[in-house]
Amino acid sequence: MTTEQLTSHIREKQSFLCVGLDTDLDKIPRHLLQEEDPIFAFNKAIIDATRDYCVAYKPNTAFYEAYGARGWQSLERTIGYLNATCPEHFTIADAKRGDIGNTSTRYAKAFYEEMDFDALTVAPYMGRDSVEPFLAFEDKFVILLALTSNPGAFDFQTGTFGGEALYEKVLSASLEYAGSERLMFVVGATKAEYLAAIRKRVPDHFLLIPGVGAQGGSLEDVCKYGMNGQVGLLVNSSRGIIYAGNGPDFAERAAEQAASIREQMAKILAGD
Ligand SMILES: O=c1ccn([C@@H]2O[C@H](COP(=O)(O)O)[C@@H](O)[C@H]2O)c(=O)[nH]1
Repeated sequence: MTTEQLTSHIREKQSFLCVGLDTDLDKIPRHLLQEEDPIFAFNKAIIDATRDYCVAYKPNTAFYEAYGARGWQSLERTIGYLNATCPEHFTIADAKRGDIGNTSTRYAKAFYEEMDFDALTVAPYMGRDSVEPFLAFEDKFVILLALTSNPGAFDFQTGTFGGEALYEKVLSASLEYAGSERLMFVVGATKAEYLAAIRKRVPDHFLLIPGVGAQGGSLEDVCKYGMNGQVGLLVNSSRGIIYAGNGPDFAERAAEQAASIREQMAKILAGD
């Protein structure tokens, strides 16, 4: 997928919602536990119910890796289902990878080739040679952690490094990487007050914004400070959507939540 295709999908849907598939066997409705693959059964129902209201899906791989080989199979089934039934949706593996070059290439092969995700979250800590191998995969995106939504973001990311905050250094340095036109950046919705300055540094790149819903970030503030002329945002909500209900109607409850966020987004895009 290209940035232009993602932007035109956002315009068409009037939504820049990313639904997070953080599927936890302790939280899904009990009746699904009888299914052969309860995680996939849950995800399939959520995808079918929410696809009209969102433009992206983001499984966080921790929720799959936690179940070993079975969980990995559920993740493979989920990305297979997404690519087969809604290929226009942008798919993000939230795995926060990054290592020495040859290892990064193997991670990239796993998520971009074996599973065919559009994008992967990557930690920038190991520097240029750990990120560029991901960017070498054509038509695939790297979503680099810049300023994360958690309280611990203030431990290192806002500390200064050569006159800049570390997250600012991540933004400016990574724009020099080969393939940087396929970079996106993670900025937490809980850090919306930083977004205007971040936009000045990266006016054209997409920002993936987790932290609305369960973590308390404000969609209005994120849009006010983080949008660019092309929208340029993917706003993620995981628990707030997928666990909106816990009974037989869980997928309808999730759809209602996703529809309500999409409605707010459509109003914002219309300038209301
Ligand atoms: O800074 C970050 C980076 C990633 N995440 C991930 O996004 C979702 C958020 O889930 P909610 O249930 O909507 O809070 C989850 O997968 C996180 O690991 C983040 O929250 N913040």
